[in-house]
Amino acid sequence: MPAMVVIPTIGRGRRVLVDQVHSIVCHRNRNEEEQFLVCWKTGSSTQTPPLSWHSVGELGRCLEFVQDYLDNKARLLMPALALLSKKRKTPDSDTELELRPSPIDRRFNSSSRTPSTERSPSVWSASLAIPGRSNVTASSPSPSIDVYNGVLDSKNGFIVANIASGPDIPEINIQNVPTPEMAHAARRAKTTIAETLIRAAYHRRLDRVIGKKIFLVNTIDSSTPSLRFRYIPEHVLCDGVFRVSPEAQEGCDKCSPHMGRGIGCEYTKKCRCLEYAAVDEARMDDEQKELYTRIKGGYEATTDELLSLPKRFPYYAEGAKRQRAGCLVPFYLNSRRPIYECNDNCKCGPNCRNKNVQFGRTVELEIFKTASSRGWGLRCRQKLYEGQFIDTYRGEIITDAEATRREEATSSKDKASYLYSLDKFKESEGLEDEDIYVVDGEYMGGPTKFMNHSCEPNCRQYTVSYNKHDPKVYDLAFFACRDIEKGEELTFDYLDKDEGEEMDEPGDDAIPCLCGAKKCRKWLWT
Ligand SMILES: C[S@@+](CC[C@H](N)C(=O)[O-])C[C@H]1O[C@@H](n2cnc3c(N)ncnc32)[C@H](O)[C@@H]1O
Repeated sequence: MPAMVVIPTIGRGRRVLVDQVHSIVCHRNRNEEEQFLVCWKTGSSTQTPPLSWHSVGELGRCLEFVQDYLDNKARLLMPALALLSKKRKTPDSDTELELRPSPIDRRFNSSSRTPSTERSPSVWSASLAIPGRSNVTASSPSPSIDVYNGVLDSKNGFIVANIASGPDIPEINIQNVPTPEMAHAARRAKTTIAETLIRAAYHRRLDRVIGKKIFLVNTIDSSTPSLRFRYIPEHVLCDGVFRVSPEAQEGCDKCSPHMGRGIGCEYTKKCRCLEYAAVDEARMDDEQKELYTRIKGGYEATTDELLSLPKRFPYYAEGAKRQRAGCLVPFYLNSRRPIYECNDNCKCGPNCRNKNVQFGRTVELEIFKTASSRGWGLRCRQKLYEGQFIDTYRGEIITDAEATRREEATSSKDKASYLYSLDKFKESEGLEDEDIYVVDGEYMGGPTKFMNHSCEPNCRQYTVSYNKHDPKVYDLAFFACRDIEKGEELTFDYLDKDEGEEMDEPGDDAIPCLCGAKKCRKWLWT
């Protein structure tokens, strides 16, 4: 009984089903149609996976595989082409490859890493290694590029792939696909329709994001950010990650929406959400100084004692200069002090001046392709004021062990990384490394995923907590650290070095910094 893979299709067209596709191996143009060679999954690793050509229209449900293929095209086709060029010199084989690197070649040569100061480059990229085949190498060319393993047929809305062999079934060794001829043809074949469909799919995804519109602009090349990315409004907690439940969240109970100026919380001494907020030492009297010294010496102060010390609300309240309302006050803006916002259990009401980041982004952003080999970047479509909130960095929250696993699963130092450690309270709470959670923004997150590093940045990232008793899960919020003109790229300092602080000597994994700032430290990280 020959092995068989049944590939369900959807509707009238033979739409391929995402979870049955393993990868795209090659492409070609036939009768003005862009076709891609799909490698299907099999039930077992010993079965030879079937291959079949499909028009790009049929691949609407798995465009991310087409995008993976286009992004990795140069690497996938290179070995086969190299062999072809040795055997048969053609005018456009080796010279064209060496002298004119495609955007894809450039992408592969450009450096990329994580915004976390803690972590090395990471995150697994969709592997295009075909099951049952160790590498894409070309040996004997196939008799024709039309030949593939298996027999594919459309029956009752299914594509049925017989992994069969017999005298009338031409066979090809999957180890040798793409054949040099396939690779050669692919090199010349256009992929414009596929690129257009991928771009349109990404636009549709952006249109579904809640809040102000996010735009996508690319005047540099035909690429689109990865479709393997889901826009999410808040963190997604993965296995082994726990947060203090919202019901157990303590709210402030002495505040009310209508105290004095009607701005919710008005007196720092009443707002219990500020219990652990930073003390404004400059405003302490002698008694407070004495208490504060004792606390720093290890004395466990009561909530009332902690609240008796001078604190500050993080944001300018309504009534301040129009462009300042809601912006961070200098006490927080010019420091790394964590921000404690009020929450749904507070008595201060929905319009409290101490609620901001939790309502999400209110500014229009634009993802754009940078002209300086830094991949995609982010800019704002309106003027921003110093201290204005932009958006949070969010994603899957994973354990430290899972972060390490994901880091180790990627071998390339040139791969962008999106891991960000939630280690703000590590020292103050005596947390061990393995207790720290990590945000992975590669596959899920928000537009801030595209914020690049600058040694002279215009944004800063701040810790924002809505639950003072949860030191492990909180928001990472970006604020403008100076006025930012409309259209200016939004950047932050991945290393957050203080002025004059030295960088380590660059090691093997060092990545050059391309921020172009006058005071550039030359390395993204060392
Ligand atoms: C969080 S991502 C930022 C978005 C990224 N440019 C993209 O296209 O997805 C971090 C990666 O961007 C690139 N990058 C950011 N800032 C850079 C800089 N100043 N110089 C060089 N590469 C940079 C690096 O590849 C880094 O690993």
